[in-house]
Amino acid sequence: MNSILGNWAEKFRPHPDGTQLPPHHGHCLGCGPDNPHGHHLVVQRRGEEVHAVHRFSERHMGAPGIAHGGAVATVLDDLFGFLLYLTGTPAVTRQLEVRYDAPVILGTSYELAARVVRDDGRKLFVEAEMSEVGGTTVATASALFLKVDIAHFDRGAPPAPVDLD
Ligand SMILES: CCCCCCCCCCCC(=O)SCCNC(=O)CCNC(=O)[C@H](O)C(C)(C)COP(=O)(O)OP(=O)(O)OC[C@H]1O[C@@H](n2cnc3c(N)ncnc32)[C@H](O)[C@@H]1OP(=O)(O)O
Repeated sequence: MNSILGNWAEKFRPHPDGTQLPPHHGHCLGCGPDNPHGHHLVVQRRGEEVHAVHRFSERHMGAPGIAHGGAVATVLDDLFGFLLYLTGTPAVTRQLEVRYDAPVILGTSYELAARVVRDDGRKLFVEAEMSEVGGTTVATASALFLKVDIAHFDRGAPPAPVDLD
C-alpha cells in the first residue's frame, strides 16, 4: 500500500460530533498540510454535516482579487471528501456540479457546509454550500461519489521531492 495513504483504516473509524477530521493525507491539494500549493482546508464534523471556514489567497486568483472557479470547485470537492469519514467508506467523485452565485473574494472568510442527501448502494449523493460568514450564499455544489475499495488509491507513486515554485 502506498505509504502516503498512511493509516487509512484509522481515519475511517467513527469520529465524534464536534471534532476536527483528519486530512485525506499530507499532500492532498484540498486539505494536506504538507502541500505548499494546497488550500489547507480544516474540517469539523457537526452532526451529520461537515463544516469549514476557509479563506482563499493570492495563490488561488482567477480575476484580480477573486478566487478562480477551479479553486472554489477544488475546495467544495475536497469538503465532500470529508463526508466519507461519516459514511465510513472510501469513495471518489464521479460527477461534480458547481453553481457560482457571487464572486468569492480573496482574503475573505467563507463558511462551508456539506451533507449526504442520499446513500444508495455504491452511490453517495452529496450537496454543499459556501456562504459569507452569517450571510449570502456565494456557491453551491452537488456531486455523485462512488464508493471504492481502498486499493483504488494505490496506483500513483508517492510524492517525490519536486521544485515547487
Ligand atoms: C486515506 C484517504 C483515502 C480517501 C481519499 C479521498 C479523497 C477525496 C478527495 C476529493 C474527491 C476527489 O478528488 S476524487 C478524485 C477524482 N475522481 C476520480 O479520479 C474518479 C475517476 N473515475 C473512476 O475511477 C471510475 O469512473 C469510478 C471508480 C468513479 C467508477 O467506475 P466504476 O466502478 O466502473 O463505476 P460505473 O460503472 O461507472 O458506475 C457505477 C454506478 O454508478 C452509476 N453512475 C455513474 N455515473 C453516474 C452519474 N453521473 N449519475 C448517476 N449514476 C451514475 C452507473 O450507472 C452505475 O450504476 P449501476 O449500474 O451500478 O446502478
